[in-house]
Amino acid sequence: MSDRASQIQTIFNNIAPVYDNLNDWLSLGQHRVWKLMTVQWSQAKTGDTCIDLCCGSGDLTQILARQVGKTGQVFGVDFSPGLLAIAKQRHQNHYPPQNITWVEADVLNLPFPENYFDCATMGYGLRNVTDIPQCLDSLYRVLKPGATAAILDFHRPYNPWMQNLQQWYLQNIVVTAAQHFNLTEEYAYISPSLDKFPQGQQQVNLAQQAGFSTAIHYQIAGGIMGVLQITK
Ligand SMILES: C/C(=C\Cc1cc(O)c2ccccc2c1O)CCC[C@H](C)CCC[C@H](C)CCCC(C)C
Ligand SMILES: C[S@@+](CC[C@H](N)C(=O)[O-])C[C@H]1O[C@@H](n2cnc3c(N)ncnc32)[C@H](O)[C@@H]1O
Repeated sequence: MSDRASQIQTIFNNIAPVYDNLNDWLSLGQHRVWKLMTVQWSQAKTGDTCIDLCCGSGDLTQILARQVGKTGQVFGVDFSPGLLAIAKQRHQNHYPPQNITWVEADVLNLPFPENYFDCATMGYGLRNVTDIPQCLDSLYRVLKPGATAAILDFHRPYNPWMQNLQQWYLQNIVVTAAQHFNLTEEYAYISPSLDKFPQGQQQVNLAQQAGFSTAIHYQIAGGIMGVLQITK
């Protein structure tokens, strides 16, 4: 693994104990709605075999598992042992039981056969991987022809007012909240990572270059978030 990838892994291991609570507070619970929308856009259906890339503490994975039902199967993949431990614990306590397998792996080299999955989701992962084209190639390989993936992440709004507001919120509210947990640097990383992240149309272009036959980017929450929907 590259030095950059291990730095990212360390960030997520460090924030694991507070990650879920801070997401609820900072988004006023909205991240749950955005994750529900992502599962809808992935077109997951009963009985499907699906993958949730960069699953973290596993809340999107669980929404996906609910959608595919007990005849379906979901794999949650992440390289942070800290967040995966929380995902496993939450899964163990879930009733009714859900058909989820947790896999500690790098999404740039997914350890699954070609053409294996009916659908995929990814929440706040694509901006954090060290090589977006490689991640899209890796995802493309494991999806069945015709399968759809939905990728949720932050997005820089085109409206300058919204952009300033988003920047202010990330630099002041988010970082100030994180200071209380000694996680200033970890949360201060979100804003520069978003500056480097491709905008909607650029994401569409990258998906097409990876071979996806259709790619649409939807802006949500006033353009501060986005979902890239891609079909193999
Ligand atoms: C779901 C959220 C964060 C996920 C997340 C993603 C990352 O890449 C991280 C990297 C490093 C550390 C932590 C994370 C991380 O937690 C929470 C999203 C909260 C947002 C700041 C969205 C806030 C929306 C508000 C409801 C409305 C604010 C409007 C704004 C002023 C335009
Ligand atoms: C912001 S968290 C998102 C977690 C969860 N999907 C969510 O929506 O809350 C980003 C996740 O991406 C994971 N990640 C980043 N790069 C990765 C890689 N190359 N392979 C596997 N996981 C990776 C991190 O460990 C972290 O759990």
